[in-house]
Amino acid sequence: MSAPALLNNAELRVVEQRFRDASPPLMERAGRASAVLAASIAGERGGPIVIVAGPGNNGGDAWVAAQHLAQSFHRVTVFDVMGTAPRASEAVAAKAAYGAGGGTVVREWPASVRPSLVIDGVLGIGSTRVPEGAIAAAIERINASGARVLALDIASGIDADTGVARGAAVRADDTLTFIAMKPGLFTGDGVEHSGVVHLDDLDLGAELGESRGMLLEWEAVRAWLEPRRANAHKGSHGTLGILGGAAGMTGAAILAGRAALRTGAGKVLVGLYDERAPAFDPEAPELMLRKPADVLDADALVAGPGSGSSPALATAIAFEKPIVLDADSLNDLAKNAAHRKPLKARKAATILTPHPGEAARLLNTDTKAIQADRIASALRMAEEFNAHVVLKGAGSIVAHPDGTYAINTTGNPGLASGGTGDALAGMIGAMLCQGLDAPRALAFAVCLHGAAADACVARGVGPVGLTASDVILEARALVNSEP
Ligand SMILES: NC(=O)C1=CN([C@@H]2O[C@H](COP(=O)(O)OP(=O)(O)OC[C@H]3O[C@@H](n4cnc5c(N)ncnc54)[C@H](OP(=O)(O)O)[C@@H]3O)[C@@H](O)[C@H]2O)[C@@H](O)CC1
Ligand SMILES: Nc1ncnc2c1ncn2[C@@H]1O[C@H](COP(=O)(O)OP(=O)(O)O)[C@@H](O)[C@H]1O
Ligand SMILES: [K+]
Repeated sequence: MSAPALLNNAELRVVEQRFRDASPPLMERAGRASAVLAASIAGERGGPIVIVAGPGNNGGDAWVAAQHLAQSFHRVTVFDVMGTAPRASEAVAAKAAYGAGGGTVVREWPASVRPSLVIDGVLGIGSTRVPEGAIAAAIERINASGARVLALDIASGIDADTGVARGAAVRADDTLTFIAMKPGLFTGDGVEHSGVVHLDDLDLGAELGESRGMLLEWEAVRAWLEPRRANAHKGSHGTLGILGGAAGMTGAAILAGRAALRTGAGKVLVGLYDERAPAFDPEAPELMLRKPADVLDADALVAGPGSGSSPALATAIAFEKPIVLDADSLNDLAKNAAHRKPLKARKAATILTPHPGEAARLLNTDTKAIQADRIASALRMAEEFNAHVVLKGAGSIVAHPDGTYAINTTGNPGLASGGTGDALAGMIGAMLCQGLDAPRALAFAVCLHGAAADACVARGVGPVGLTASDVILEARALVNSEP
């Protein structure tokens, strides 16, 4: 199973140009695919369909869908938001055919219709400004309809490149996206607004070529971790060192350690900065709790969980094998410019795991600016620190110094609780120990961590009250499960 490619607006425009004379035209294909999916959704429930058509080519798709749905005897009402003529000739033809067949067109929200399905064809990937006037009002009406909503290409009002809702934005139950997946469907506000995403590649899939972005889906990623060999021994799966756990924060380092053990690290040494730290972890006595100087005989190092103002960062930078910098080590890196040069010069891989607040400190900006373009922010950190980076939060972005990136599709708001980030850091360390290279170890762990949270929620453990410890145990079950 290969990972779906992500194309941004500029890349899609190139495709659109390449196939502008395609037969049948792309809009005809998109509108027909929309009608097929809409019919299958509406068919489950019966009842009328309201199609909301905007002024651009997204509206064009909606007109083509309306024509096909009406021809197949669905009860259709088109709400023509701006009342202007469609730009594309195939949309003009579809609108005419729909009208000639007696199709209903209204210029106000059809309040008397109780739709079983509303199709959102107001704005697509061409929308570049805050929705206003009749467009904004139409978006609000769609959201207030109470009906199931199918968005065409992307929920209107969501930026296809960044996932940001600029103002009013449709909340879709389903989105049928065309040609390729778009980043904005899967990160930021897009996560909340897209619903279930369906892809119709308009039969171009094989012709799209390489892209800089891809989606992380557990079913594809899980195969990266080789099954255990019958002759494996504890040395086969590496030793992870962890630096953290200053006074009052020992739990953070211990959670990272438990996560690493339970997702497959051979041995885990936890170096705690708290002088009065416990001698062992009664829940995971396999963890070797030591002084920080005594955990460096390891294959990989995680630094930062609860490390406070300790020298964890400097120790990690000097470590000659792969490192994961999390939490306090990231804050230390942001504060002390002297660390940047040696970090960038490291020969072994560096992984950074900032949440948006930490990212803002690393890039000397604010959280709002980070969230306004999560992909660009993650790529900038990857470049500036010569590191593999995960920018955490809904739709985590994994970015690499070579300019490629991925968006994670797993995880849920249950993860928004203290300690889940520590668990993630430990899982990344465990994957490094088990022989995945840094980009794969990072992407695998991010996807696993979210998939474990999803599996917890699927059995009623969370989202409310989901803990990092629940996620860790579920992650163990997942790495051992069959596809
Ligand atoms: N790529 C492809 O190959 C294919 C693309 N296809 C489809 O085309 C879609 C892209 O179409 P698109 O480029 O015409 O732009 P679209 O998203 O309809 O919206 C822009 C329009 O809205 C207007 N508008 C914007 N904001 C506004 C506001 N706040 N308030 C008021 N008006 C506002 C804006 O006006 P402007 O800002 O220019 O004044 C412009 O007129 C794409 O998502 C897919 O569905 C498919 O057919 C398959 C092949
Ligand atoms: N709404 C959400 N949807 C998906 N994942 C989330 C969401 N909120 C938080 N997460 C994930 O939870 C983890 C939180 O990490 P972090 O903020 O470092 O927490 P902590 O410092 O408490 O351990 C990250 O992996 C993040 O991606
Ligand atoms: K739309």
